[in-house]
Amino acid sequence: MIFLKTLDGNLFIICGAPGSGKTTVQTYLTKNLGFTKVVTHTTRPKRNGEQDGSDYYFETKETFFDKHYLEYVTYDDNYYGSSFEGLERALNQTKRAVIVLDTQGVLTYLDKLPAKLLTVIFLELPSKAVQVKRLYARGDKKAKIKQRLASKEAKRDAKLPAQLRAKANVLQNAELQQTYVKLEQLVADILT
Ligand SMILES: Nc1ncnc2c1ncn2[C@@H]1O[C@H](COP(=O)(O)OP(=O)(O)OP(=O)(O)O)[C@@H](O)[C@H]1O
Ligand SMILES: Nc1nc2c(ncn2[C@@H]2O[C@H](COP(=O)(O)O)[C@@H](O)[C@H]2O)c(=O)[nH]1
Repeated sequence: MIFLKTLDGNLFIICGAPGSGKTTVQTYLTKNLGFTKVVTHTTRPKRNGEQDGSDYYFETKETFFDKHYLEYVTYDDNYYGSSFEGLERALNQTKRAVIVLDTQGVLTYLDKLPAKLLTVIFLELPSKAVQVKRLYARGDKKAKIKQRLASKEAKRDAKLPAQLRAKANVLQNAELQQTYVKLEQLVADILT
């Protein structure tokens, strides 16, 4: 384990399938519950409305490897990575930070960082049909949705991996207001 000295506070890690609501939940935590987002890096193209530096640091395949990462992964043929500095910066701001990771990244964080710092939330979808509907409503093109859901990473993250069963808080994200209530309860349980 590394980095023990300089990190202080709580890091909530959100994971789950495409369209499970990770970004939605992250935004709720930052807008309503005093969390600071850890912005990560990716080589995937921007979606409509996404902004460099707030949604992601958008990189090319060349600039991506100029940075040094706490961990990085390939997901649906794009690179994604998070830095120790980004995490430290977010925790220094509000002592409560939130990051969205794939499940491989979650396992790396659990391996590298102190357990007392981490709360893992795995978001569950009510059904595959709801998942497709939400991605389509977000503006994703049908072909993109098909490609993303066929990727081995999306298939892996469709269900909570066995290695995370004892570590993750599973939240069903069906009706959004109910999800927020469950989220507030979890934050209160962990942080008070
Ligand atoms: N409970 C909900 N009910 C209805 N719509 C929802 C709900 N949760 C999220 N959404 C909507 O579903 C879409 C996908 O949500 P979001 O982008 O948060 O998912 P994600 O897990 O971050 O997806 P991805 O992994 O593809 O980036 C968004 O348009 C969001 O507004
Ligand atoms: N291990 C990491 N996973 C990350 C990081 N940033 C995002 N993600 C995950 O990638 C997929 C795809 O994201 P999308 O925005 O293209 O839908 C998703 O599961 C994210 O949670 C990271 O730095 N490291």
